[in-house]
Amino acid sequence: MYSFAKYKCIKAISRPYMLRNVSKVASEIRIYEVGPRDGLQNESKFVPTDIKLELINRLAAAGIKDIESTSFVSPKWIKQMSDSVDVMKNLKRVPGVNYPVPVPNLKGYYIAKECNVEEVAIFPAGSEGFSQKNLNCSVKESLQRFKEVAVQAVRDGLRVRGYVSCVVGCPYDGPISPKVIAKITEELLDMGCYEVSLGDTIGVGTAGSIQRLLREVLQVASPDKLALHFHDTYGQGLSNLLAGLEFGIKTVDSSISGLGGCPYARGASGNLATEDLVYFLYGLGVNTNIDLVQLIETGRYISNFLGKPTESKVNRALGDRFKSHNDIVKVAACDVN
Ligand SMILES: CC(C)(COP(=O)([O-])OP(=O)([O-])OC[C@H]1O[C@@H](n2cnc3c(N)ncnc32)[C@H](O)[C@@H]1OP(=O)([O-])[O-])[C@@H](O)C(=O)NCCC(=O)NCCSC(=O)C[C@@](C)(O)CC(=O)[O-]
Repeated sequence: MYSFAKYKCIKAISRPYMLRNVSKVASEIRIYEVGPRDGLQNESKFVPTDIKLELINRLAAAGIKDIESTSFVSPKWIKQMSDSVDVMKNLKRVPGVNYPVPVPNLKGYYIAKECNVEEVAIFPAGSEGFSQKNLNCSVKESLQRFKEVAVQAVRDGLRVRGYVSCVVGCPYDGPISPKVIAKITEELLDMGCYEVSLGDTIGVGTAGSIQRLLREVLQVASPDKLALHFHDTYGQGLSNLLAGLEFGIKTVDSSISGLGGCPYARGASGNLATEDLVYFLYGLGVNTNIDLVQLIETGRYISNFLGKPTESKVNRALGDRFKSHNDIVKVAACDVN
């Protein structure tokens, strides 16, 4: 478990966090949906391929343009993703929708390429402990492996996205220095990643630690090269997000119904829920072109299948009260009119 004992002291934050300035939030935010991959990978009950395909189709129908659909990892490590070939081969691809997939090595890359993927993601960790558990190698070895993937993918004309996991804290090593994350981010961009998603894998970040992280990472990457990937374990997802958006970052990862978690990060809860994110953005006056009613129905579809309540507060709160997307947007936007 994440050890607070590793903090020698809690330093006073010299610059208090200001939530009032939302003027730097971009007018358009790209939502990168990770539900079918990050959301499902931790589910113990195997989700049949046709349910996964239906979920992806519903997300696309709701207006999501980037849907991380599966991953080409070792089935010995993550059984839930063992049908990745079937998922990608049977996907009804909607024009204008991107269906990226994470790959841990060249083996996964070549299988994914056979399935005509257009974008792959590589995912080193910010900590040694998590790298060993998640990838069975050191951070340095993983970067070498991922570089081989990135170089080959760029050569083949595919887009490559980078992730860094455990950007604030690691379940095995404790707090992580922002300088370490900046260094890995820089390496991923140098390898050819078009953007790097900063993953607070166990959700220990706060607006303050995210600010400190971004001040460091923005020394090596411009805001348009970064994405934010928050798990909501401590209920800090949306405040962390606002902290990040104020730096001008325009891409946010989220998961339908708040599904998610990593098998190698025990205790980590789901990702920031896509329904909560879309509602939040409408409240800021950011139009996402995503239909919240369809999104809410999609969240219920997958939660019902999994037999558990949705983790999205917006989904729970709005429930059946609103039949029209515009009605929901009016509720979300009441504070800006
Ligand atoms: C990296 C490895 C492969 C090393 O695993 P390993 O056991 O060291 O690898 P290996 O090369 O020794 O191979 C072992 C066996 O797996 C096979 N294998 C090997 N690779 C593949 C592949 N790609 N596809 C299919 N099969 C594969 C390989 O062929 C072999 O099969 P055998 O010869 O024994 O029959 C493994 O540790 C792995 O797959 N790890 C991925 C774990 C994972 O998916 N974690 C979750 C994603 S990361 C995450 O969720 C965080 C993120 C990104 O969301 C950000 C955040 O939340 O903050």
